[in-house]
Amino acid sequence: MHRRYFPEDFIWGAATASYQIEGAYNEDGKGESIWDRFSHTPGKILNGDTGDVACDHYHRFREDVKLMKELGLDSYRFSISWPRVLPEGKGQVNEKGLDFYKQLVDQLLKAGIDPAITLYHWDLPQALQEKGGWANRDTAKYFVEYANLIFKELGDVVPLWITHNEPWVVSFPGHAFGEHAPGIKNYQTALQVAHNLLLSHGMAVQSFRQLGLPGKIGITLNLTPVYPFSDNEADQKACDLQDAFINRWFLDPIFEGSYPEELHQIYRKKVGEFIIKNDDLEIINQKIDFLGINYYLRLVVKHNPDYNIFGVETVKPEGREYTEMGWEVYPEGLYDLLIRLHKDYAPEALYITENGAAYQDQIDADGRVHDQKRIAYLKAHLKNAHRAIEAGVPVKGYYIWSLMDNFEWAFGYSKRFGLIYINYDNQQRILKDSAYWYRTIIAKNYIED
Ligand SMILES: OC[C@@H]1[C@@H](O)[C@H](O)[C@@H](O)c2[nH]c(CCc3ccccc3)c[n+]21
Repeated sequence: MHRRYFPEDFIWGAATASYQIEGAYNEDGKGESIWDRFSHTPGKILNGDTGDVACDHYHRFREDVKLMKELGLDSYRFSISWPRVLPEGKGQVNEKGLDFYKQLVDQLLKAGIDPAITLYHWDLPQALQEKGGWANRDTAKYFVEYANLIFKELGDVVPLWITHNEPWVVSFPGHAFGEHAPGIKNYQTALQVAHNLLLSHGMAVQSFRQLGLPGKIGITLNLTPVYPFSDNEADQKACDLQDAFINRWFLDPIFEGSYPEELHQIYRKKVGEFIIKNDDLEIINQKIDFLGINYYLRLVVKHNPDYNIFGVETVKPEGREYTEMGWEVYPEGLYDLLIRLHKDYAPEALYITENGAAYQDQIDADGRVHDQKRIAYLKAHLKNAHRAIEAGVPVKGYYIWSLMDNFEWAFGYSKRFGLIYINYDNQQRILKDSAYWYRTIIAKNYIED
């Protein structure tokens, strides 16, 4: 068996997000979020599930940090619920909410685990949504005020900061397709939201620099390599458009200070304008210390003039494996993506801030969860991350999505991504076989293939 050793200082982590695990949705002064509002709206979430209780992490965080320590994690990526610390989104601070995060960080540091904080993982204060939410440019300003509050409270002990999680998902599923909170279906609004999110990212990075904090700051994007169904020109063109739609629309402003011109023209013609102010792109194009990548799948596309405004249809290749989300298992796509990012954008450092899979997990007669498919998925992706590192790509760490089963947005609790199984009837935590497997990988710092 060939041993693939990872760099000595490689960071082994796991990730979660506030709305998906915390619960206590209206406790200790927390304000309403747009996901509280969305999940309480009939018909939005499978089985009428909500994040009201979720994994009850708000009350059980000490037990959960003990489990992270048992796994030997180097780092734990989590997000802060903006309305838990600023119930109205701005102004009055909720000290009990802030205190929760200070205690969580304190428990992590005591356990020898580096906190990695995502400032925004989709749970906008509802009070700000009432003022237009991310479609309102002022929200960028309120985001920086919120970020500064957290920077000042935790900036000297937290080494890794992520401004936003997946602005593409916030923009399009949230404001064009209506599948995510706030459930808007307006493409032009989605483009303005994408821009204001990027602007808020750049402004927060500037503020982080001005505070002279010791940590590193970046952004996490869902990046999906796109492949043409055939090598005919129309399919290749469709592939380039889909790549611009998902990947370059965010990568180009952040790393080059400009939007992809061809796609911008299509949007001007078929969707309409969105407001860009004079030095916005200069602000967005702030140097970042790392790029966070959420990788799950690839897309295969073909040209179909009737399909959507791009004339691009995604296809499902035959004979491939798919996860419970219907996403193709394509580990080579992680290698291809990392090589492309290194070549085209050359980020100073890269973290895989999410990678994982939902499979049908159940507790067997022996009380264990034998999630062999998840182990195979994770191992195959780690192998490809390792190939990229050997090719010179500066991948510094890997965070599994997710530490524990949790609220999977519109799918509710029906999809399980965790290394730790959650029994929602009694909040019992059960380490799946993949958790024990990951513990040995972390301990040995190599995989065998
Ligand atoms: O779906 C699993 C996880 C979510 O639970 C996380 O909150 C979120 O950060 C997250 N993003 C993705 C990728 C979403 C995506 C799929 C396909 C195409 C574009 C984006 C998968 N996940």
